[in-house]
Amino acid sequence: MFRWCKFISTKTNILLGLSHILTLVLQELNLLCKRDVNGVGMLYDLLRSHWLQALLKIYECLQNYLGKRPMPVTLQARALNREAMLSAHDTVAQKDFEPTLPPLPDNIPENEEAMRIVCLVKNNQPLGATIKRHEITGDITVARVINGGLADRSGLLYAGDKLVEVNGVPVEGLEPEQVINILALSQGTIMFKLIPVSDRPVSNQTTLYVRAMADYCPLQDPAIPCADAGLPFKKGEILQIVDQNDALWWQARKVSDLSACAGLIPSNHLLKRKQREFWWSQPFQPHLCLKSSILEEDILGYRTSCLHFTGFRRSMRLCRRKSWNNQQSCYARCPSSCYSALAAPYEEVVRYQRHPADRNRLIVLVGPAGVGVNELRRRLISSNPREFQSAVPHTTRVQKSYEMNGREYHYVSKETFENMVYSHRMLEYGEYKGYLYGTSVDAVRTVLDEGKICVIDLEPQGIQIARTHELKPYIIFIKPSSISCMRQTRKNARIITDYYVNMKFKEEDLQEMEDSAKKMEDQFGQFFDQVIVNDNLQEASAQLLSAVHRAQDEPQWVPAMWICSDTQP
Ligand SMILES: Nc1ncnc2c1ncn2[C@@H]1O[C@H](COP(=O)(O)OP(=O)(O)OP(=O)(O)O)[C@@H](O)[C@H]1O
Repeated sequence: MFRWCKFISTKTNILLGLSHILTLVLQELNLLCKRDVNGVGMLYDLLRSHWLQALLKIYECLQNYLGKRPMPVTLQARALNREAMLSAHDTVAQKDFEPTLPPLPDNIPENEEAMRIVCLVKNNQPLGATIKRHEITGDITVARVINGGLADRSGLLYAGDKLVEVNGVPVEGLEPEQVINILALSQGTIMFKLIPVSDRPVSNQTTLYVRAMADYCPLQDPAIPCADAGLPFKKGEILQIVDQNDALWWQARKVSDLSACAGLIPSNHLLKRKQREFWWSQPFQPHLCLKSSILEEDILGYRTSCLHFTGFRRSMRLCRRKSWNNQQSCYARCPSSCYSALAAPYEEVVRYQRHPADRNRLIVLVGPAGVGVNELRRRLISSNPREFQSAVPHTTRVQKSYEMNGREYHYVSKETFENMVYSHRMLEYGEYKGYLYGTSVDAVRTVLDEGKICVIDLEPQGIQIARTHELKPYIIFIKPSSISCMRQTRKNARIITDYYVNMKFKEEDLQEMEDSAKKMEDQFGQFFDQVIVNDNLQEASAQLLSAVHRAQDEPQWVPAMWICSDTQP
């Protein structure tokens, strides 16, 4: 060893080259190896290794680089990397880094429950979980974890977990409200000590979309387990149901805001019960339209350049109005269907896009008398009679000399008409001056079969009859603007009453229109696919045209039974 050091120290001039030095060292070592000196063999192998050779070469290159211009060192570096990395890997792999744990004590009881510490950081958002007290044991447990909420996203809390401590405070013996108080007062990190639920429910929920058929306000519902976690909704809104594990309280979010955390809504069963109680406490109140009396029938069908527009007949409109006032005909003949619609709190819906080869969807306009339903419909049809058409109504009255069967009306016998009613082929019908008038499914089908878009107006009670797999109606509610606006816009407008053909709007007509519209929305708003406020006539007409095209060309939410089964109504 002494000889080497001396040798090296005398040759430290770097210009001689480290490789050269190494060669000399190896020669020396080779001699020692032959003499079988202890440990020299290993040192000899080490110094002869390729990676050391490569390292020295790089070192030399770098020295040269410092003195001269840069030289490529890639090849040498590659050699170094591969060998060095493998060597480092082997060294690390052979080491044991596991901490040494102390042995378990012998006296642990076999039924000891595993405790878990869960820390959640609460930053101005609710925890997204509700708690309850077990009726028998008195334990405070997690009742539900709200889908998409803080607790759910953490993946650390589950329904059924038993709380032991919250922020170091033992919860045993506390009321749920007291625990909620601790949580409400906590800022930042909340620490739960809990015993995890033993059999965590496996989530096999399928997402369901429904149309709400009733309004719901959690803050006014004393039965909801946690009003703050409730999801308020209005009839007609589309909800995405994400959890139905609880028979009474489901979790849902609105499709208009799918990024929001879910909220609690009453289950189908629960809402049905609530709704039934409400329904029986609210007797049916028909809206009062203009009072009926006798009048000569008159044709109000508009004629433009020899085109006959059907379905605008005055007697038909008056008879419909009478039916609405008297709660006869349509309403009387379908109490069960109207009731069942109101009794079904949620209607399952799916996204439907009409195939271009399919028949057009029926367009149904609904609105209070005088709001402008016929004006808007007439304008739509006149804008393109090849595309839009109304359905020709049926009547039992005698055909007049200037009329043509199938143009103004389909003239049928009373017996035929009644047969059509009994076989559910009438969308709506009524009696006026001893004659029956009605709009039939056949008349609508005739228009649709011609590839046209059929546009009809119905009293709201007729909506349920029209809502079939075959017709797939798109319901547009024509809503009056405010009375003050109508005073301006309806200055020159004329209404049809039973007394006068063209009468100016009186103040009470406007008021009645507003009241009637409100009642229609209250009772049938869930069926409206679109609401158009008829303030400015041009704008309302344009909105109607685009809504009608949207109904045919864009995906819409429709009852699932229209799509899922060909045999369903
Ligand atoms: N936005 C509007 N601005 C001004 N006038 C309007 C507007 N909408 C409708 N009108 C006029 O109001 C009157 C009543 O309209 P329309 O006959 O269409 O009512 P309706 O809803 O069909 O009711 P009914 O079936 O009882 O006649 C018509 O003179 C119509 O031109």
